[in-house]
Amino acid sequence: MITVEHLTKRYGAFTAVSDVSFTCVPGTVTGFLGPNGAGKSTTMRMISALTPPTSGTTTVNGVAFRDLPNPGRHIGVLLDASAQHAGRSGREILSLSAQLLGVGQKRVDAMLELVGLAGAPEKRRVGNYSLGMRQRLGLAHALLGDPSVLMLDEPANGLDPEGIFWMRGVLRDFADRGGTVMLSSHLLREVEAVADHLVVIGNGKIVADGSKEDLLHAGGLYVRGLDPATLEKALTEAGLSVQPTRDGGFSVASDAETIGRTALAAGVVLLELRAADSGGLEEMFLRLTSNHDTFGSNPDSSKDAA
Ligand SMILES: Nc1ncnc2c1ncn2[C@@H]1O[C@H](COP(=O)(O)OP(=O)(O)OP(=O)(O)O)[C@@H](O)[C@H]1O
Repeated sequence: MITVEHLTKRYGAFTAVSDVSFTCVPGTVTGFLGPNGAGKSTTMRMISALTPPTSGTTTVNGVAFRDLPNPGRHIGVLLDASAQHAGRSGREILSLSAQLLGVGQKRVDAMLELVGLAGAPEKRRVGNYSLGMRQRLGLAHALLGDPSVLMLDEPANGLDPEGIFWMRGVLRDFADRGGTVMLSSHLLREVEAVADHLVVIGNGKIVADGSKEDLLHAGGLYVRGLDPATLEKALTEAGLSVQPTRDGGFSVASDAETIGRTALAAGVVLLELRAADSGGLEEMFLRLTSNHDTFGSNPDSSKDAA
């Protein structure tokens, strides 16, 4: 479990993270979404005690990170896959950490196997690894202490489509066995397939927080009829909120029965009536974040003010 309460980080006059609160609960994958510069990494650095907050608190399984005895046994963290010593081999890096964590070499073997680096790749220097291989090593490193919580910053960076699919499987499996997963991304599609809970951040502020289902539902239903103009008129006259989509259909904030009956009464043949698909979530994501400038241009500040 990760709990974040009223977390704020200021650099001089610039507010990178502003009064952020959310929780990531066991058995779920939380996607932490936001455009570049939204404050995702800063939040994760505060959760893992790498950056001190200006105000607010964070806990992992109810305990502040810095008070955790042997934190790697509770939370596996992957913030920067390239932060490992470039001159050491993948196996050496995991073996050294295993000693610190107090786990045996068998765990190192198992993690190398899990992430597909067992054999020749484990003996190569990390400086010669591709970014995708570093992400795999970073995941092995995060899992090494057999933690109950995983926190990963943009773990899909550098992975090929097969690697992304594989990573999703590992994270889903971890959560299905009762673990807590928090992963960040600036791409909705990347987390949509694996997350059950979404927290969206824009310009340091939380702009949406809910189950993926609820946020999808917030996109309403999608309806398309043979006579779009008559359909739109009927739905609007029924007092429903109707948003035209690019393909001649409409997003409607209502239930299927109401929309179906309204169309029937207007004599419009329906061609489609279904939950708005992820396009609705994508539009919501773009809409939610579009008003929030990226790269640190707070209206009241400049990031250079640190
Ligand atoms: N040490 C620092 N001093 C000043 N500003 C900083 C510092 N660290 C981060 N920032 C600023 O805080 C804002 C949030 O940065 P952060 O790295 O948390 O964003 P992010 O959501 O992780 O973005 P990305 O997807 O690009 O990694 C940015 O505007 C960044 O420039």
